[in-house]
Amino acid sequence: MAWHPDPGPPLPDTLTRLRPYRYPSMALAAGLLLAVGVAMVWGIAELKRGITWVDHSYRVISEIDGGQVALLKSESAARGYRRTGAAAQQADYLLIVPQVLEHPDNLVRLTDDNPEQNERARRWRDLVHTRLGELERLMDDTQATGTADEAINRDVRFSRMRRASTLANEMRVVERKLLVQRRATTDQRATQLTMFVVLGTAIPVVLLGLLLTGLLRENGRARKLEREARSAMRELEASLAQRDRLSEQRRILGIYAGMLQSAEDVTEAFSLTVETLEKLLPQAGGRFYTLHPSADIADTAARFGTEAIASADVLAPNQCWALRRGQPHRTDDEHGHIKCQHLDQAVPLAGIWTLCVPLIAHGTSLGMLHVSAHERDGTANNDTTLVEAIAEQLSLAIANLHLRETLRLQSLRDPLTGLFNRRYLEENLNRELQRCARRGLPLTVMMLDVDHFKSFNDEYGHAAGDALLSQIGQTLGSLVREEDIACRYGGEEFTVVLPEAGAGEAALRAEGIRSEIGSTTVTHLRSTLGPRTISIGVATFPADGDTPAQLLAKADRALYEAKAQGRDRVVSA
Ligand SMILES: Nc1nc2c(ncn2[C@@H]2O[C@H](COP(=O)(O)OP(=O)(O)OP(=O)(O)O)[C@@H](O)[C@H]2O)c(=O)[nH]1
Repeated sequence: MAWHPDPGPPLPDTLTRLRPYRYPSMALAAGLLLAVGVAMVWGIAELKRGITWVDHSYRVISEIDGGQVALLKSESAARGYRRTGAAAQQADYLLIVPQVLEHPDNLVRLTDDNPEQNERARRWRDLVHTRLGELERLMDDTQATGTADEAINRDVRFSRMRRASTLANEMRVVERKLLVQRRATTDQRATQLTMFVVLGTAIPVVLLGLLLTGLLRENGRARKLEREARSAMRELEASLAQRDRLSEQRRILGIYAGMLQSAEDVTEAFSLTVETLEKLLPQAGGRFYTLHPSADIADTAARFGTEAIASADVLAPNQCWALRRGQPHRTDDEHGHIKCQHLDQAVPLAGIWTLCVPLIAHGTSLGMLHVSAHERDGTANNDTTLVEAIAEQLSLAIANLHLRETLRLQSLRDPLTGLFNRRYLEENLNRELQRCARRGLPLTVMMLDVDHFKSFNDEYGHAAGDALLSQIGQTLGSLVREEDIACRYGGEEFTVVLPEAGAGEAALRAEGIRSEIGSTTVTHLRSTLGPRTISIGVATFPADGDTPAQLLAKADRALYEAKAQGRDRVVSA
């Protein structure tokens, strides 16, 4: 299954359109920010220079104002001294003179950059110096003559003072104009710088904001795609693991089915199934029940794993929903908890998966397979399918084994007498003989023949003869031990093999058989027929031979001898 990542919601139009301009936009934003930085450095330097010029104008104006005030003060002090001759006035005058001289000097120096103003400042300085000289002379005259040239001096003085004042005002006006211009220039530059900085910052901020938004969205989409890819990878891994698990289960089931075909008997079939279930369902446990022929009780035939809930060793079919209904009965958190009576009633079924599957083949109920496990995520359905498949295979195998056993027994038994047939004798006599030979034990073969059976047949009919043979077979079967082999050798002739029985014991047993069969009658067509005597020939290993053929021949010869001696007797070889 190919995985196609979800492309996510489309980007908004603006961001989509901006995508090709991402790197140019970043370069533009960086360039603008750099330009803003450079502009700010340059603009601040320019502002500083402008402020310096504004400050310069203020200083020029201040020097003009200071010079004018100092000149007026000196004038006033000089005039006061001239009128009063007070030494304090003279001292004031002398104190103010340095300032009167300093301001024009400063002004000349400050207006170095402006030739016109500088020229005015120089003229103003000259006027101030001239006026100071006049004032000093006036003060000196006052000390000598008191009122000399006062009227003349007053006119000259006023005229000079007016010129100085006019010049100072002219300079102030010019400087104020310059001040206004410089402030306007500084303001304009500050405004331009502010606008440039605002625009130069805002544009990169907007660009970077858009880029950042796009980047965040793309990051979000990338993270989402990554999450989806991881989740798809996990699903893929889980599905691959599931596929591997299923294919391994199929492989195990295939091997199981193949081996089950070759199972010799039901016990082997159960043991194969136990092994397979323990491989397929290592977490589960359970057991197999087999129904008695009476079908009223089922016994535990085999167990596997560890049961999550205990089940009874023996149960009646009506204690199990599966046996009652003839179909699987499952309980778990999804399918409900209707509990079978053979399960431990004290244990709650919550969190436990149980499954009872009837073993049915060709419409015949053979038993039941019960499984239980603690529930795990998403495994119960698959486990149920597995158990049902195994139960089906096992049912068929058990039915086949039963059929095979029936056929085998039929092929080894004589249908008329129920005894083993001659083929069975030939297959087993040699084996028993070798076993006894290995262990140094004797073995006896008896040949039995019904006396004058032909006349019985002739007298009562062939069917009556069959009935008598059948009855003799049952009697003989009841007289031998489990390890003995009683078979119909052919016609009215029987053979009994007595492993580990010596000649003495065999003679006794033969006598008992002769006596018992010799008194056996049969009811046929409401008439009691018989009894008929029998003659027995006995041969014992090792004295009479050490091969089946030799022993059978010796026994047959002894039988012939018994017949010859008058029948109804036992003759040992
Ligand atoms: N009813 C019946 N008769 C059988 C069966 N097999 C063999 N016989 C008969 O058994 C008789 C055997 O007779 P014989 O072998 O002549 O010997 P006998 O009459 O038993 O006499 P002795 O063996 O000498 O005592 C024959 O008549 C067969 O037909 C059988 O399966 N059923």
